[in-house]
Amino acid sequence: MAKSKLKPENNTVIQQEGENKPQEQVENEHTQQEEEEEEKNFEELGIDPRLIRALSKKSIEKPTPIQRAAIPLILEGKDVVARAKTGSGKTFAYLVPLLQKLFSDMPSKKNLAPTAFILVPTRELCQQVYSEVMSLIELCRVQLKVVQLTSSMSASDLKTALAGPPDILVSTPACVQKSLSSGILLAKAIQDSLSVLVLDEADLLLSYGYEDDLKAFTAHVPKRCQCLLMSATSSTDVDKLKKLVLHNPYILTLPEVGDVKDDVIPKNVQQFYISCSARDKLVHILALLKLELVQKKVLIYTNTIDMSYRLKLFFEQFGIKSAVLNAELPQNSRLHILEEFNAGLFDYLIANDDSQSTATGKNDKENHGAGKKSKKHPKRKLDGEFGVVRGIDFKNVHTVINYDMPRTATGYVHRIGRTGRAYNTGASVSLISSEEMEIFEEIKSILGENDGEDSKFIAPFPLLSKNAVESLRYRAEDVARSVTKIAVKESRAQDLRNEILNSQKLKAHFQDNPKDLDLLKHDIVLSKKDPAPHLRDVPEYLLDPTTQEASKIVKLARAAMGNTNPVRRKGFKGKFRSKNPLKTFSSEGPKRAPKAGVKRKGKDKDEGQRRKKKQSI
Ligand SMILES: Nc1ncnc2c1ncn2[C@@H]1O[C@H](COP(=O)(O)OP(=O)(O)OP(=O)(O)O)[C@@H](O)[C@H]1O
Repeated sequence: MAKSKLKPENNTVIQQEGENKPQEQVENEHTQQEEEEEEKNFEELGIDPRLIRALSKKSIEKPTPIQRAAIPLILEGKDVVARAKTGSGKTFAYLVPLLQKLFSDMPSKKNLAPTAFILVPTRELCQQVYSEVMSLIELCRVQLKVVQLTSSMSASDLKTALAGPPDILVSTPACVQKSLSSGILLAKAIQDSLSVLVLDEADLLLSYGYEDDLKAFTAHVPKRCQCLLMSATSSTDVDKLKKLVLHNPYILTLPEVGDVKDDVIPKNVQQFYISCSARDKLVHILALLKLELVQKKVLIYTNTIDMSYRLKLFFEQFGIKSAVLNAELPQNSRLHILEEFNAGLFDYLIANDDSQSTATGKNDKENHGAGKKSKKHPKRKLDGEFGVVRGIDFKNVHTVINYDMPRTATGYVHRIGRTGRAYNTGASVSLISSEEMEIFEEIKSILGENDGEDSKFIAPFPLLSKNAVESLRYRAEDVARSVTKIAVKESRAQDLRNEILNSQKLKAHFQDNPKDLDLLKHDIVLSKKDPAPHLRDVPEYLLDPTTQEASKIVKLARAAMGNTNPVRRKGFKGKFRSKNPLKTFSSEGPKRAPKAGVKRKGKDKDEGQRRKKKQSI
């Protein structure tokens, strides 16, 4: 191994397959100080100035550890397996060097097939990767043709997309196989043209049922083709794929991808839990959102589609606007909901990541791969996952709430990985009922903790006091009663009708007028009943002073963070950490007694408030 080129940075372990050195030895070859000195920027990694400018326009100024490790190797033409935790920047780790290669080595005009294939497991990811490539290319002002293929495309659409041919193809393996078997893509053309193959979210590709498609496709991948395999976890499926397509690859492992303790959870996500009965979850989540005890944007996970709509209807009565995202909605709508949420058009998204509850019954790998996978790998923990969780880059999500606990520990890791991405910080709050204690213990055990022990990693949520919950109980229970099963069923059907209409009728129009998409709203009110005006705002008298203070602190923290990426403001991160309200605040109230006068005032006001509350409820 050429040591000068392969120094591990930020504890990244770099090994070439077949190399005998134990990992610890490779890790220990370099001290922390050496690593800090080696924190190269994009320029020092040899990145084209056009790409550096493009990244900078996206507020990306310095490479993440996996990017620092992978980019030079990929530029050198090596096969690479990159394993790094979720949200660590793996997409640019391969996209940036791939584009740079295509810039400097413009694909031959004689090519009859794309020069680079990027294969991903879901349509959502296809769209996401496609958008990232397109925006980089546009910002660099370089002429490269990129297309995405999805299984819903007709043969003539596929033909049109592949005519040219494009330089980069983003697709699922099933769709490539469809194009191959229908003669739209020719095996010989792939053998002659393909130079780079990327398998993104590699740990999911096989479990989504693409094994046969991949085997058929890789038979045509020429030996000289550079293969890159990106994955958030290590698994036997990744090893299988590695054997299928890579030749003597460099294996980059960020320590976070170990299989125990803090290694699996992004370190910049603070994890909290609230223990309550299943019935009380509604009043707890209402308190979290309505009293602004969590920072926006908020991504809320449920395990069933009905529960998502129940929550949406419940929130609507309190003037909280939210959108629902699930596998049942048409693809165009799903992508658009994601776009709007990422663009900040609404603050609360209720996502359902359980393929078991999608109830469409279609055998569509791109949408329902997880369902298919469960037949093949009945014991795999990823079984319950659906395409809107893994790999999807939700932008600026500050809080993930597990309204329902995920069914697997792996599901938990990936859900909370939707916040705290790259250099950002985030928090997760899990509402845990007694029926969900088993999965909570399982999650704790993957973090390396023993059964029944208090968790060192997942702390009780400190900002929500019993008083605050009780102050909202009457209203919450009253509204909850009005959100009946029939109301949920009707609004689910209504939403589906709306979205199908949006999706089909407007598709052609939006292709010509993309800006009109902004007019399409996904967070529209579904309740038939108008929300009662008195439920919109929580009157001050319902709030105890501790909760008011907690809410103020959360708002201040949010304001202090502003809209900019903290990484861009030097020294900010450290400051924020030390003042992080979630670390220092407790709903039990401040330890130090407030000044006498202040206390009296608070107490008097409190009593007055209680009197008023009695009168009004
Ligand atoms: N060097 C960087 N500095 C700051 N932000 C970055 C950097 N690189 C990537 N990002 C941002 O970090 C977020 C996460 O990146 P990305 O989606 O590539 O992560 P990932 O490792 O692929 O995660 P997952 O395994 O969940 O797919 C994205 O919003 C991306 O724009």
